[in-house]
Amino acid sequence: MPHHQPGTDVPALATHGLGLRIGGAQILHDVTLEVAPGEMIGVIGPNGAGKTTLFNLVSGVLRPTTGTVRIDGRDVTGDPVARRARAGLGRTFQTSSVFPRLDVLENVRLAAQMHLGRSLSVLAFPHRRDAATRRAVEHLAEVGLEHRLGVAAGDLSHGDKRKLEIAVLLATDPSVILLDEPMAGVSSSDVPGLSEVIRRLHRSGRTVLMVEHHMDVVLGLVDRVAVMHHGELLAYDTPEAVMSDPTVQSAYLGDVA
Ligand SMILES: Nc1ncnc2c1ncn2[C@@H]1O[C@H](COP(=O)(O)OP(=O)(O)OP(=O)(O)O)[C@@H](O)[C@H]1O
Repeated sequence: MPHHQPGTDVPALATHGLGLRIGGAQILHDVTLEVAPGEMIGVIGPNGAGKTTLFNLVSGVLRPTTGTVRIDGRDVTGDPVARRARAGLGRTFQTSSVFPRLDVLENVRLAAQMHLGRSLSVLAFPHRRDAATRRAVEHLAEVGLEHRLGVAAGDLSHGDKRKLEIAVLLATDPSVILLDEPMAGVSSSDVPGLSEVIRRLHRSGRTVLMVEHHMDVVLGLVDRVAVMHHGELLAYDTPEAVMSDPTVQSAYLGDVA
């Protein structure tokens, strides 16, 4: 379902002056970032740069010590994870979050059923299971797993597990999606297929932010790149501009060389 609203000036996601201090350590400092509806952003940076912390602050796992988070213009800084999810924010984690003994269809159907449970009236209750199954099959087709419905999630390859996690996420109908290292642990032969699934998420008009270490994947997929370094946003621009930025080259590429 397209979520892109052409002509709107309100960012799908915006952080302003976001900071996190724990004890004496400034983990994140003054991160201001606007993501337009339908845009796809790659978040890169060396280990410990603050990428996961940024995702935790945006999704509500952590509360910032300074600054704000807005989803579609609404200030969600004080909202817990569940309320942000209802506001349209969906997130995958670095580690797999599917139920390994349940089959592929059941994993997505459960998520769809929970989501529909909130949006359908009590009168529609008997139809909820059917509606959830239909929804689940659609989302599984979107990630290319429609031929694996009866397979136990635990028996899938890492790449297919990641696709399943994305389908579970889609069942909650998010407008802004955070993908935390989607390629982590995925075999190189599965990378192109998973990249294609992520590209399709973007093409469907959803807003996507992705933390990813595979630079070739990031640069080939995203509209803009946010470069984190020592807890700060060092650069935020197109892949071409970021890669030719001398500050980025010395700070980021220098660190990982
Ligand atoms: N709860 C915490 N208490 C103290 N330090 C923390 C805490 N959480 C994160 N840090 C530190 O903050 C910095 C940023 O961590 P973060 O996990 O956000 O980096 P990252 O860019 O996601 O790194 P990686 O690529 O390794 O996942 C690191 O130096 C980390 O050790």
